Amino acid sequence: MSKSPVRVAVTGAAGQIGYALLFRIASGEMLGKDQPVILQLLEIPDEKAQNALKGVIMELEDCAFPLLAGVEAHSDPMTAFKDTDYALLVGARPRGPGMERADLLAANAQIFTAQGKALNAVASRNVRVLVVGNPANTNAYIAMKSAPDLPRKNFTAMLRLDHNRAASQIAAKMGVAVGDIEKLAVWGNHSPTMYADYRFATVNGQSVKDSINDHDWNANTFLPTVGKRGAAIIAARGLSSAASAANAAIDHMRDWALGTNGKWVTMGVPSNGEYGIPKDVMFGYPVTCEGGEYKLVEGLPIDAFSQECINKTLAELQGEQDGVKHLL
Ligand SMILES: NC(=O)C1=CN([C@@H]2O[C@H](COP(=O)(O)OP(=O)(O)OC[C@H]3O[C@@H](n4cnc5c(N)ncnc54)[C@H](O)[C@@H]3O)[C@@H](O)[C@H]2O)C=CC1
Ligand SMILES: O=C([O-])CC(=O)C(=O)O
Repeated sequence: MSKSPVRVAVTGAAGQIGYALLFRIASGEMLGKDQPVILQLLEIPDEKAQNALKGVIMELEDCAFPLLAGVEAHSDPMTAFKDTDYALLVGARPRGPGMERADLLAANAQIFTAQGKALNAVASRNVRVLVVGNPANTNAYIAMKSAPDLPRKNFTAMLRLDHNRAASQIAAKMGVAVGDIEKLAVWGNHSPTMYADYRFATVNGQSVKDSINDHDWNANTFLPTVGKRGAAIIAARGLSSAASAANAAIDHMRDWALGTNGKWVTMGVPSNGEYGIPKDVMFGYPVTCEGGEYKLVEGLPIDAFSQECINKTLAELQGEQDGVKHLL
């Protein structure tokens, strides 16, 4: 018997990530090739944005995706999020050349308070939320805090792009296939302070750390390259990463919904105190997924260098959280 459609809300649907994302959701790459979807697309109530959204919808229609059971255009989160099972919160103000994420905090806090409240009011009681719009961790924290009737654990932030970037750098350094890398972790904030940690990683059972055996490369090449990759792409393209961000969003949601078969992936999730991170901080952790739920990988040893990196990214996140306290 064919499955009944699920509702997927996407905000910022006429933006550049939206354009790289929607067609893949509609083709079944996110929730499976047997899962029909209804897209509930949100854009700002502005004529240009709504017109652009109309154009994107025309193209979605013209793809004749068998799994696309409906597409709706919205300008109000209260209708866009109605009964939604999945919500990808992409819409936000993107960072331009020279801007840091902190500059975006205030502008975006308003957006995510309103959207959290709308999810709380009208979404499915088990809606799974992924925040992509930057600063992603803090925006996810704001949305979670604005939705007290929904499960905290269902609010997540996107660290998967950092995870994929780290995997790709390691594969290039070692001359191995990126798909063979297991047990990679990215801790903390989606920002240059993130800590991509390959101490536990393996390639075909062999330790990545032992193979690379170069602390200087780790601290002075690998971590800055992964951390500043977004800025490097903005400098090169004049626009922020879109296709790779959309790809990471697909990876995040697919793994959450369909499972990882024991493979570690990175998700930004609200802490319950694991690894000494205060409760509720939206922190990148290694997780595995099964049966539609994620589970933190616990009990990993944290050495002095790693602790220092984790403290730094945590301090940044707590600073961001303090900056929005008065809005919550
Ligand atoms: N977490 C991550 O790894 C990454 C996050 N990003 C972030 O994703 C966000 C989107 O990036 P792009 O698609 O490149 O930007 P974009 O500017 O091309 O598109 C954003 C869209 O969101 C819409 N929008 C703005 N406020 C909205 C609201 N309140 N409700 C609904 N729609 C709204 C805009 O009208 C625009 O169409 C940015 O914040 C960017 O920094 C980008 C790459 C990676
Ligand atoms: O850096 C940015 O503004 C976009 C982003 O989050 C990334 O590419 O990681």
